[in-house]
Amino acid sequence: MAQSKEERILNFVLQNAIKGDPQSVVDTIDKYCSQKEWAMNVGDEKGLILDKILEETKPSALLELGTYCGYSAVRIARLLKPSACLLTIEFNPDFAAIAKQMIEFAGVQDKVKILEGPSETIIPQLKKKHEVDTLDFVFLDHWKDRYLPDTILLLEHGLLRKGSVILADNVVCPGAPDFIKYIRNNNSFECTNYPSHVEYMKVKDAMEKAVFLG
Ligand SMILES: O=C(NCCCCc1cc2cnccc2s1)c1cc(-c2ccc(F)cc2)cc(O)c1O
Ligand SMILES: [Mg+2]
Repeated sequence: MAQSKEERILNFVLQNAIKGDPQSVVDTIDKYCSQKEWAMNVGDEKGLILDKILEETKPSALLELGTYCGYSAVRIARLLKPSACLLTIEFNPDFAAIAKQMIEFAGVQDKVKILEGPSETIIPQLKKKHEVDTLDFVFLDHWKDRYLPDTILLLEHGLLRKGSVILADNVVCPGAPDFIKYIRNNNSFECTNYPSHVEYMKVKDAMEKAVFLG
């Protein structure tokens, strides 16, 4: 069976990164995806914006929508305190299997839990099935037309509290116009835009931070 791009990325990490060193896993994926095959990781440029917002927020309970190969899960987990926990939802079982191996190789498996399935099914289960109280940080990086409905789901299920931070990737390219229109016009959110570029490209992109005011 021919290897998938995601398998090639994982194998490159297994052969070139340092086991148990999340920074080397992040750097190795960036090297492969900038030099060999483009892939939809948040990447090094937007990754630095993500790092800075995480260091400011110091979250304990985190949710990521869109795991893919686990690049941002490893990038996030490497900055978390030992007691913190990142739940990451992935729709595609093949990607989830790759991400699991990536996260274990990086040595951050104790801080990351992969949940497989569609976000609209899993979000309503987070409190009862996954023992979540409220979320300190949410990273939106899944289907761009799910950013708005899933943000509303998070609100409806009482998963956000005063000060919860939502960070959305790709609000310029591919874009999430309905999410941006809603969140910037909702007085319960304080929004900040972070201009950047599509990972490994010169194409303009941006991330949007929205702090829930309660
Ligand atoms: O589509 C993107 N990411 C979403 C994959 C969604 C799969 C999932 C759905 C789903 C549903 N429920 C739960 C979990 C999940 S995961 C994406 C695309 C580009 C891009 C592509 C072409 C291009 F020319 C320029 C940019 C860049 C990016 O950074 C991206 O993130
Ligand atoms: Mg993205």
